Amino acid sequence: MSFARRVAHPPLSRNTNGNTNNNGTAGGSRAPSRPTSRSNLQLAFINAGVNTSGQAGGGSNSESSSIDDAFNRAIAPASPSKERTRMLGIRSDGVGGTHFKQKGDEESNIQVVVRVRGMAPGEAPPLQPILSTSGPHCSSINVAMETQQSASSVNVAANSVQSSLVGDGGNVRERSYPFDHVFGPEADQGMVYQSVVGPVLNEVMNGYNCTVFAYGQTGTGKTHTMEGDLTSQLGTYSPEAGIIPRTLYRLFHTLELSKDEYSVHATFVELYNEELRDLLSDEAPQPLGGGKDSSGLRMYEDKGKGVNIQGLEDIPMRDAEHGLRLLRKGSQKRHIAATRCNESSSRSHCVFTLTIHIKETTSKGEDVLRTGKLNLVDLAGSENIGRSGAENKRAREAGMINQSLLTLGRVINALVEKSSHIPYRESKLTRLLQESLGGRTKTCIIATVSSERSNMEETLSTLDYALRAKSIRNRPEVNQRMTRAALIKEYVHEIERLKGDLLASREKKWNISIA
Ligand SMILES: Nc1ncnc2c1ncn2[C@@H]1O[C@H](COP(=O)(O)OP(=O)(O)OP(=O)(O)O)[C@@H](O)[C@H]1O
Repeated sequence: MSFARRVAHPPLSRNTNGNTNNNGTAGGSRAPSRPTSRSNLQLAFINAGVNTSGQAGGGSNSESSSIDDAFNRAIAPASPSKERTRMLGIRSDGVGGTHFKQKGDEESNIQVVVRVRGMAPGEAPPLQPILSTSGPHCSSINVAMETQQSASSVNVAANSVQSSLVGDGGNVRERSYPFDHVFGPEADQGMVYQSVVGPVLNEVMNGYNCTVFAYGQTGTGKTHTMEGDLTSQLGTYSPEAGIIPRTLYRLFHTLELSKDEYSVHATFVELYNEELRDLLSDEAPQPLGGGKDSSGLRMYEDKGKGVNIQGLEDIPMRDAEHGLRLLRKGSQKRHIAATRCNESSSRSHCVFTLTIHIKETTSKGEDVLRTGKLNLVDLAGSENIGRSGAENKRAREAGMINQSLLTLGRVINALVEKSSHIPYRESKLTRLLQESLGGRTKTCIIATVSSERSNMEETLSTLDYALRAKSIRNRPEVNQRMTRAALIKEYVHEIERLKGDLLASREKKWNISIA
């Protein structure tokens, strides 16, 4: 999955040992103009003397200094404030989306972990719990449920969940669910972050695209796991903060400690009733047609580079605190409603994406950019409409949610069965997750389950779903480092594409007005 819709240049930051000024301008004395109707990139090219008809060196400077300047500008300046530009600059889809295999990039199963919902402060324990823990760190959890005619039980250990169904005749049907890790209800937010995202973040900084997504029944703690408490306390995240805020703080902490120059951008998009919405945009959605959603966003397949969203704001981040503010702002705009199962139930799927560029110098002294991307996905919950009490609008939402999750299930099945056709195109959700399921991304699924007896059916269904997903094989590939020459070529190509788009839309308007 990639959300190519770039936008501003990544702000280049440097640690205190570096020479970069506070603007983030790398070694250059000219700060770039803030974009108005033109993109940062065009301005960078014009300022650097690169004409946008495709020739570098169109100004009075020598060609090499123009290119140097363009390169520095492209990775350097960025006001931390929101900047909306056309899809230019270093794209979010991993520097043009070119990947390559490096040693150790073997095909591998996606990781699947299970989290059993814990109790919120002041919340009464489940009336009829089917789970009980055997140790403080959830190395083993036993689940037992008596039914009228039969007994069934589920055992949850550190890395497996077992269920046994005792039939009327006393026959025991056992099913074992091996997972990469199981978090019992006592597992706190820090434990989940450490085990799941700690290693993933290193991969991202090494230039891979990674995805972590939460899947499960409504009310089982997906948003709690991914976002949790989004307030900041004493300059850091709250103890109840989930994966995304913790990732922001850990990421910036690590980057600041390194000697490298870097930039971090974020996008935040929701998929509500099969319509995309930019959660970081201040613009009101408008009906546009032409395959675009009311927000003006358009999902398209960039050949060999994955699925991109055109029109998405890609915001340069100053620091973790700034990132947390963006996250809060986007999160507040998300479609949420009270249902019988969850008083703040997310009615949309949403994806928060961090794109990280790190500048490195090769042994030949050439500057290149290493790019990694982390998609953090909070899916809407699967919902039994009868039990959630959803009616009218809520029921339609739930229908759409269930429909897209069903398609996700079909994609998972097709991948596991190695079908020749994978129905990614049947829903926007599966298109969004295309690179993460069976693609070049390193992926981890967090399946959330409830320990309530009344949710047994959904719990077992989630476990089945997650177990199937565990057999999916991805082929992770590192994003290609980009040299300045390649970067310039990419920009020129992008400008040509945008010119074509502009011409086509002018011609369309002209044809409409004379018709
Ligand atoms: N591990 C946990 N510990 C404490 N409270 C939790 C935990 N998991 C979830 N909760 C609480 O349960 C409630 C529902 O959780 P949440 O909204 O995260 O569920 P969800 O799976 O995202 O649901 P939906 O699909 O309806 O959006 C929230 O009040 C949340 O704080």
